[in-house]
Parts: sequence; structure tokens; C-alpha cells
Amino acid sequence: MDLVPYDEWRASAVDPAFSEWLRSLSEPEWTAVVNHPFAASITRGDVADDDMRRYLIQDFQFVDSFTALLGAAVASADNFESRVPFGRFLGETATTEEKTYFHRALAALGATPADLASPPLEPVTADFRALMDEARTSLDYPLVLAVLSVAEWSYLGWASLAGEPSPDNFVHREWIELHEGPVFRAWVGFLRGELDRLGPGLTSEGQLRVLDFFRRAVRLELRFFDMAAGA
Ligand SMILES: Cc1ncc(CN)c(N)n1
Repeated sequence: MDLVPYDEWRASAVDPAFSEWLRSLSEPEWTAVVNHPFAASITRGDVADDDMRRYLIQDFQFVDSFTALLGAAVASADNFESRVPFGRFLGETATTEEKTYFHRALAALGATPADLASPPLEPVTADFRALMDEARTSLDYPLVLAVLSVAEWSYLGWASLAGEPSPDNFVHREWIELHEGPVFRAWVGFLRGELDRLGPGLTSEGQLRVLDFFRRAVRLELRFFDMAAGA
């Protein structure tokens, strides 16, 4: 979508939130991520084991950089109340939730310890890690937020489209459950709320920088699902 400055855009927007400006200017890729055939296949529980294994092996490498980026959010947030949700989510990601999921799911899919420790990276995985590292080392809170928000909000998007009944296979079912439900929705609401709190006060140059990180992350999400689908 055309690059319309936030102040101009919000004058006629139905929802003038800064996060909505970022999302709507990231179309059509945003919708392509949320409605991606690979994501839809996860929600139906019919991704072939080989494809799911390849996707999760690459995603485990994504999660490593993502966890480091959560640490940068703790470090760069502008107040204590904002640091706390990042610290909580970081603990969950690093210990219980995603870590045990990956180990159990990849074992069930026949992955080896080497597949978890040091697999060859797909180009999109390397590019996504580079973007997360760029945001992390900037220690610029709105840029960190932009990348985290894309990852979580877009995953909430496709996971919310899952119908009933949930897939029997825990590899699919738990991956959906990790990305939807009241707790995950509140987490995404928090991330968006932080962007909405800080974005309007940035200079127009700063706003465009956040948009640039947001858009790059959306394009990478799309390429990541394309890679998973073998496209
Ligand atoms: C590529 C990607 N993007 C987002 C998420 C959601 N945490 C993820 N696990 N992987």
C-alpha cells in the first residue's frame, strides 16, 4: 500500500491507532500471511510430517533470536510497568511453553538433536534473524516493538481462524493453542498498545523507521510460510 504519513492517514481512518497504520500499510502481504495456505493447513491438522518438521526446525532458530529480542524489549522499554509483561513472556518462552513444545514436537517428527542445535539455515530464516538482531542491537524500543508485534499479531491472525474440532495431532493442536486464546490475545493487545502509546509522539522520520521494520517483518513472515510450503 502507498506510503501515507501517519498524521495524514489518521485524519480519515476509522481506527486511527498507530498499530493499525502500520498494519494497513503492510497490505497486501499482511492478509497473505494470515490467510496463508500453510497456516490454514496447520489449523486443519493436515501438514505432512516432513513439511512440519522442516518448518519447526527453522522456526526453532527463529525463536532463538526472538527470545533475545524479548530481552532487548526488557532492556529498552521506557518504564517498569512495560518491562514486566516482556519479562513474564520471556520466562514462558524460554522455559515451559515454546521450549517444551519444540522438543516434544520435533522428537515426534523424528528430528535429531543436530536438527535442533545447528541446522542449515534457510535464506529466509537467516534474513529474519538478521532483522531481529538489527532491532535488538538498536535498543530502540519502538523498533523492537515493531518486529515483536508482527510476529505475534500475525500469528494470532491465522491461529484465530482455526475452527472446531481442533486437530487430534498435538503437533498441530498445541501450535495453534500457543498462538490464540485470551492470554495470547492480551499479549498482542499489550504489544499493540505500546506501539499506540509511543508511535504518535515520534517524529515523522521515526514513525517511518518503525513502519520500515514492521513491513520488513511482514514480508519475512510471508516468505517464511512460503518456504514452509516449499514455494
Ligand atoms: C516465523 C514466526 N513468526 C512468528 C512466530 C510467533 N511466535 C513464530 N513462532 N515464527
